[in-house]
Amino acid sequence: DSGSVTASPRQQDTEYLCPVQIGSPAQTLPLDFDTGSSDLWVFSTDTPRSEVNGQTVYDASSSSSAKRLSGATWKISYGDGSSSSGIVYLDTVTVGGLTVSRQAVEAAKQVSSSFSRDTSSSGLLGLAFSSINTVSPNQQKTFFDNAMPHLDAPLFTADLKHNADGRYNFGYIDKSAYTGSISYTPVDNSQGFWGFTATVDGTDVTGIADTGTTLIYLPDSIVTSYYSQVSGARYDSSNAGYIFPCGSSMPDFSFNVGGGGGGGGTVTVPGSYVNFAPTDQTGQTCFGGLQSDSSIGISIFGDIALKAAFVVFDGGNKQLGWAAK
Ligand SMILES: O=C(NC1CCCCC1)N[C@H]1[C@H](O)[C@@H](N2CCCCC2)[C@@H]2OC[C@H]1O2
Repeated sequence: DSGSVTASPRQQDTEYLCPVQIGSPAQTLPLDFDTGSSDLWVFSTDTPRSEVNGQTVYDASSSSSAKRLSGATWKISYGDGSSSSGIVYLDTVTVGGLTVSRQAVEAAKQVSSSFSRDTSSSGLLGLAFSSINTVSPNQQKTFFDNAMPHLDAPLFTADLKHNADGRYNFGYIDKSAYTGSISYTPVDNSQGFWGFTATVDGTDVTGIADTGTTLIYLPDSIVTSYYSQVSGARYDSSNAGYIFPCGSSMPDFSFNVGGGGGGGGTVTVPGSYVNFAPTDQTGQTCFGGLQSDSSIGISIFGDIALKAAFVVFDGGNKQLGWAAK
């Protein structure tokens, strides 16, 4: 089997949403595919009306294939301080033509304000490792884990784009989607993430590939060195990050992956991607797409990096492949 689904950017590439069919007859919800978490959760008829703000909701009672997972609950909190929790159904889930018949669909009974405010997203589809799924007492598998044995190849690829529709493919590598060769590097999934090591200016950086995080968060030394090249750039405590004049031309940001014998491959993030967004309506000052990881405790290669590459999440061989495009 295989699947292929469009990933549409929202609000200046802040997130990427994909249509997912749930239940019988199909209910289509736009979900944020998140390689940094492992719960498939949705706004639902169980979500308080006061917390629903235009989102499409899942109604298990109108799906003939939905079965309540008796006694199961879930509760998740994310690095940005957002959170959600609720109950669990098993139902049929289809992504880009790829169907999993008994997928844990986690219906929200509570969502935090940032989710309520995000009118375009009906929830998340977690694509990290099932070891960090939050369903209790019996942990559930991700969509990818459930699909993997049926896939032509045990992998999925992410091809996110700046201000344009990209694509997630499951079970195959589309050779027309990238240029040159794919450089592979081992994955450390001991924390449940797609962990890997890249080299930036000769310095090894161990981080995670996270489609659910908008920006890149790297060690202070690397970030400070990058912004030292931009006149007027500074760390601004009120914005909690590096800012600079919006008219600045930003240097490209490159990192090397798979640097073994073969020299590996280089991913180059165009400077324009690092000029992420204005800090206010005046458009004078802009917020950087590259920020420090010092308040996080882990380095994160988020959408700013991922949209500069074609990325293979290889679950069978536990490796990450990176290619230019
Ligand atoms: O919390 C993180 N990442 C952390 C960012 C700070 C540094 C540590 C990692 N990712 C979340 C992301 O922010 C959410 N957000 C919703 C609104 C639109 C933008 C996306 C979305 O929900 C959960 C996940 O994806």
